[in-house]
Amino acid sequence: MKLQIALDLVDVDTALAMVEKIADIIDIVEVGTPMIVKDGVAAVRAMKERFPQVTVLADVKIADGGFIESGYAVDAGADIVTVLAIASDPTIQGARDAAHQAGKEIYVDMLSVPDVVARAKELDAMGVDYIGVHTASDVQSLGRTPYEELEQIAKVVKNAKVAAAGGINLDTIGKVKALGADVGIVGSALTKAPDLRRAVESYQAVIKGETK
Ligand SMILES: O=C(CO)[C@H](O)[C@H](O)COP(=O)(O)O
Repeated sequence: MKLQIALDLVDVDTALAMVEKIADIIDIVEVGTPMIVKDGVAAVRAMKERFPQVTVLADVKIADGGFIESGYAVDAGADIVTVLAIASDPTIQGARDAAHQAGKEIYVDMLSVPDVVARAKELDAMGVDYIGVHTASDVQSLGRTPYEELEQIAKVVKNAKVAAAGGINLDTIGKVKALGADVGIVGSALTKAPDLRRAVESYQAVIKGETK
């Protein structure tokens, strides 16, 4: 399983300084939606220019205009672009096509999908690269988690890689792997860690089975 750090609620310079500490031990760096809303895809461009060897995900969460918006993200240097599963099929297909034409990948975020199993099957048939369950930060305080949905979609997705996000921490990253995720996404539990490099090392040790 790969480890993705979600860089939310930080400015570009802070994000670059954080990645400087972990570029050699993190698998995927997510330029988070708040940063992109604030600074545009310039935030993605800054990340990729500074760390060309790192896989950069642009969390643009496309809802419409799939081909155009996905194209903006890949032009800025994104290796992976996100689109919402609740968007229309033509939007998702357009976002997929723009990413694939550039040799990049498309990630579909299942945020607020009512029937994740049915939608995951449809998305898998569309040839997307990642399908990720996601408990929104605004509902995590209600006690919601992504684990049950992860378990459900991991059983039915045959082609795409499966991911999970939303409140994942060091106590639960092992469960995310055990439930079948190809990518575990960790935001605030990492970005708020007092020693980011040591924290990423701890997560990677659990993922590699060196510690529990
Ligand atoms: O995409 C996101 C919010 O839309 C976050 O990046 C994702 O939820 C992970 O963050 P956290 O681990 O803090 O929940």
